[in-house]
Amino acid sequence: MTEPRIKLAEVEHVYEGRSGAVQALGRTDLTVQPGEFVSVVGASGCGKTTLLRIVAGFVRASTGSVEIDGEQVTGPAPERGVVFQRPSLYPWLSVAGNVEFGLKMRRVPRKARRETARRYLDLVGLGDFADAAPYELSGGMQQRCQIARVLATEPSTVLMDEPFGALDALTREKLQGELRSIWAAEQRTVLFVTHSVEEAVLLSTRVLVMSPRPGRVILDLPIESDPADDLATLRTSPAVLAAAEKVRAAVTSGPA
Ligand SMILES: Nc1ncnc2c1ncn2[C@@H]1O[C@H](COP(=O)(O)OP(=O)(O)OP(=O)(O)O)[C@@H](O)[C@H]1O
Repeated sequence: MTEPRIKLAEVEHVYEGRSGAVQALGRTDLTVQPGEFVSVVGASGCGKTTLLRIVAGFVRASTGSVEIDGEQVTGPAPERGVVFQRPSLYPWLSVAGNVEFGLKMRRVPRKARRETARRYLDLVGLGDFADAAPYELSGGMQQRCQIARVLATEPSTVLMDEPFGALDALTREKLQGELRSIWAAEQRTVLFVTHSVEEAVLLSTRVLVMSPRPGRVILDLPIESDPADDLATLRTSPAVLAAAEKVRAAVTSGPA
C-alpha cells in the first residue's frame, strides 16, 4: 500500500486568544492518498482554515501528529504550496517574475526557471501577460498568477483556502474548470477549503464535512466522477447532484 500523502492522527487545536481559550478543532483523524482532491466544507468558524494551516505547518496542533509522506510536519516546507483567498503578488515584480520567484530562491538557473514559469503561465491562461505588472491584472488574473506561482515550485501537495471566494461567479466557474484540468493532468494532491458545496462536489474526489466548532469530520464522502469529464457535464450528473444533496444535509443538520 502507498504511504499516505497527508496523515493526521488524533489532532486537536486550541487557540489561546485574548478572550480566552478557543477549541477550534476537535479530534481529527484524516488520511489523504497521493493524487486525491479533497475538499473541506462546513459552517463559518468550524475550523477549516485551522485544519489547512496545521497541514501547511503555519500552526502547530495542540495535540496529535501530522505527517506528510511519513515525515512529521514541524513547519512550512516547499513541498506544500499554499494558495490563499487573496493573491499576494509582489508588486515590484512582473507576472513572470512572481512565478519565477520561488524557483529563484531555490537557485534554479535562469533559463530553467523562465521555461517553468512560461509553462505554468500558459497552463493558467496568462501566457500573454508574462511581462505585465500585477496591478495591470484583474482579480481573476491575479489569482491565476498566484496559482501558477505555487504550481511552478512543483509542490506534491497544494493547500487552497477559499481560492475562488473573492471572484465573480463567471470567473470562478472558469477557474474551477482550469483547476480541474490542471489537477487531472498533473495529479497533485489537493486539500481545498471552500464555502461552496457545489464547488466541493464538482472538483473533488472526496468531500469532508466538518461540524460546527470545535470542528470534527462528520461526513467523509467519496465523489464518483471521471477526471476526464468536463465541469459542464459534471454539473448535471446524477451522481454529483446526489452527492451535493448529502453534503448539504450534513452541513446544515450536523451529524446523523
Ligand atoms: N489566531 C487565532 N486566535 C484565536 N482564535 C482563532 C484564531 N484563528 C481562528 N480562531 C478561532 O478558531 C475558530 C475556527 O477558525 P477557522 O478560521 O479555522 O474557521 P473556518 O471554518 O475557516 O471559518 P470561515 O469559514 O469563516 O473562514 C473560530 O472560532 C476562530 O474565531
